[in-house]
Amino acid sequence: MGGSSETKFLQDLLLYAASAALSCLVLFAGLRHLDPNREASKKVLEHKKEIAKRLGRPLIQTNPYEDVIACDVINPDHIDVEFNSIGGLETIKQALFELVILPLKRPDLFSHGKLLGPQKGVLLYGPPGTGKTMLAKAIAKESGAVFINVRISNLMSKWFGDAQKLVAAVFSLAYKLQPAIIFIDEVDSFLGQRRTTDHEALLNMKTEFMALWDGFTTDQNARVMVLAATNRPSELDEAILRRLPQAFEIGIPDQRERTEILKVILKGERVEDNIEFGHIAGLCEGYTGSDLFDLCKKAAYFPIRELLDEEKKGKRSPAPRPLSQLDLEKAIATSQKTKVAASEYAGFSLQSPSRWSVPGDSGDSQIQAAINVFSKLVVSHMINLQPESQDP
Ligand SMILES: Nc1ncnc2c1ncn2[C@@H]1O[C@H](COP(=O)(O)OP(=O)(O)OP(=O)(O)O)[C@@H](O)[C@H]1O
Repeated sequence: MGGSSETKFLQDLLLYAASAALSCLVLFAGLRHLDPNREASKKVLEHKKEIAKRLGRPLIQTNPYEDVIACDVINPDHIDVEFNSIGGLETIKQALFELVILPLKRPDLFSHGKLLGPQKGVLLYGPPGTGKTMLAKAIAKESGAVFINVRISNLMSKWFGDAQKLVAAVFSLAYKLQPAIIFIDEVDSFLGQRRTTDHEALLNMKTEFMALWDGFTTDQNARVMVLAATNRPSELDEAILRRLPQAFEIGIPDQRERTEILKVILKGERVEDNIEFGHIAGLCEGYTGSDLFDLCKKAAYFPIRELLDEEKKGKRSPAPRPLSQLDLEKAIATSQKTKVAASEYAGFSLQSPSRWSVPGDSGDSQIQAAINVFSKLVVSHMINLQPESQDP
C-alpha cells in the first residue's frame, strides 16, 4: 500500500513538473511572439548588414535616424559617372580635383599647416541640365567617398517632427562613413533666404544644419564635404553663401564644349565614322548637356524606324544601321530645346560668393517670382497639415 502511494506521488510530481515546464515554454514562446520589437530589430539588423554590404563599409553602430538616411547613401563603386563621362568643363573639373577630390583622397597632404585645410563646402550653380548633379556624382566616384543625397522635401514630408533629428543623422552618418559627400540638390529650397512664411520646423532644420556644418568645418579629422547645387543662386541665404566660399558656375556650354559633350554622349554607341561633331555642335546654339543628350536619343530612333519600315516591306536586317550625321541634323530640325528653366536662370551672375547680381524686373521674372511665392505658400500650408510626429 505504502509503495503504491509513493509511486502515485512521484507520478503526480512528474506530471506537475511536466505541465509547469510546458506552461513556461508556452508563455516564453508567446511572449517572444508578442514582443513588438523582435521582428523590427531583426529587420533592422538585416537592413544594416545589407547597407554595410552596399556601402562597402564595415557594419557600424547606427541609430534609427541614421538608418533612414542610410537609404539615400550611394556606394562610390556603384556610381557610373566619372570625370571622363562629362564633356567640357575642363577648368572646373581641374579645380574640383584639387579642392575637393584630393583632400578627400589624400588627407595626409593637407594636414601640414592651416593654409591648405580641406574645403568643407562647394556650390555648383547654373541653369538646369548643365551637369551639376553629374559633377557631384563624379566627384564622389573619383574620391571614393560615399554620396549622401539629401532630399529635404522627402525628409520633411515623411518624417515631419523628427526632421531635425534626421538632419543631425545626416552629419553623424557621414562622419561614421567618411570620406563622405553630402549632396544637397536645389539647395535654395532648403537653405534659401528666410521668409516670414517659413514653417518653424524648416527654420529649426536650417539652424541645426548650419550648426552641425560649422562643427565639421572646424574638425580637421572630418573628411566630410557639403556639395550644394542650385539653379537659383540669388535665392540663397547670405549665411549659406559664407559657408560655401568656393562657387562654380556651370553655364550653358559654348560650341567647343558642345562638341566635347556630343563626343562623350555618343562614345561607345554605334555611329558612322564621318560625323562632324563640330558642325552638329554649331547647329545647337543654346543647348545644354541635357538637351544634347535628348537630341541624340531622338536621333537614335531614326535607324530603328527605318528598320521597322523595311521589315514591313518584307526585308529583314539583323540590326539597325549606325547613327548618321543626317539623323542628328533631322533631330535638330524637329527639336524644341527645353530652355524655359534656362531663361529663368539667365540674368543671375556671381561676382563673388557673397555678391549676387539680381535680374532686371522684367515681366517674366515678376511672374516667376509670384509663382515661387505661391508655391512656397502652398508647401508651407501642406506642412501645416502634416501629422505631428512619426517615429522612424
Ligand atoms: N557636360 C555634360 N557632359 C555629358 N552629359 C551631360 C553634361 N551635362 C549634362 N549632361 C546630360 O544631361 C543629364 C542631366 O544632367 P544633370 O542632372 O547633371 O544636370 P543638372 O545641372 O544637375 O540639372 P538640374 O539643375 O535640373 O538638376 C545628364 O544625365 C547627362 O546625360
